[in-house]
Amino acid sequence: MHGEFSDMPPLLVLAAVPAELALLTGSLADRQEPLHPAWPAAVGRLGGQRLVCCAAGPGTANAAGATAALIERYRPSRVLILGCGGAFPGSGLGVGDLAVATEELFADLGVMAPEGWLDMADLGLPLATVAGERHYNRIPLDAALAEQALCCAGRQGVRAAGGSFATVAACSGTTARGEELARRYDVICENMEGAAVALVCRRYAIPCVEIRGISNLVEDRTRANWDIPAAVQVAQRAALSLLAELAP
Ligand SMILES: O=C(O)c1cccc(C(=O)CC[C@H]2O[C@@H](n3cnc4c(=O)[nH]cnc43)[C@H](O)[C@@H]2O)c1
Repeated sequence: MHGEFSDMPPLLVLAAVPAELALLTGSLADRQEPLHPAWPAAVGRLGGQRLVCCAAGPGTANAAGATAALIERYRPSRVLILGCGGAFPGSGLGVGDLAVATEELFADLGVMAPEGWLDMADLGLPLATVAGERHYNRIPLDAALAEQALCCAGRQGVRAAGGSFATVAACSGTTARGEELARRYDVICENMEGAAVALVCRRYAIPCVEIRGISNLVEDRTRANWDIPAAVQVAQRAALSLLAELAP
């Protein structure tokens, strides 16, 4: 490891599965895999900065655990969430397009009551209070980084959109459920981790950006229509372009 890089705060890149990081980890110079009992990460240099890359596993429990543990260990300056996701009806996105989050939502955290859906604000239960601000289901992301990611995608000629993302525990396997969530929260992309990473970053006051390639539409479950390889490629190519811009 070059001395000048070992002192620099790294950028933490989090994904659910290794395929969502393969292009990035394959591009790392001086790559090391320091032992960690729970969250093994690939550490190395890319375009003049240090990256810590971890495939933490699917779902919010893995995402929150890895984010907190790796922030404590590496003290990153920024966090990048990378992966694939489903495009909601009305988002205008298709398979192989790119989505950038302007905010994240815990979209199925609350109570399905006889009178209808009650979210965390209805229950009076903030997930976190940071600098006096209560965060219920909606978690902010870094606006400037999101804008920069969208500009990078535009320059690459990739079809991309920015908007709110929905993180769910129960994926929407029907068009009706997708329409319900899109109507309720005006979301463009469904995933299973983003809000958890965003919440932990908010608690640590670390800027966070989320980029997902669209692997599928949120519709009646049809696995034959999915393209995960195209989605992970488009997300990582956009990430590489953003990382090049962020290089010191
Ligand atoms: O088999 C299914 O019906 C099914 C439905 C949703 C997701 C999966 C996955 O295996 C992917 C999980 C993985 O990818 C992200 N992802 C991609 N598309 C979606 C989606 O439409 N809804 C929620 N998550 C999605 C997610 O972040 C996971 O990491 C299978």
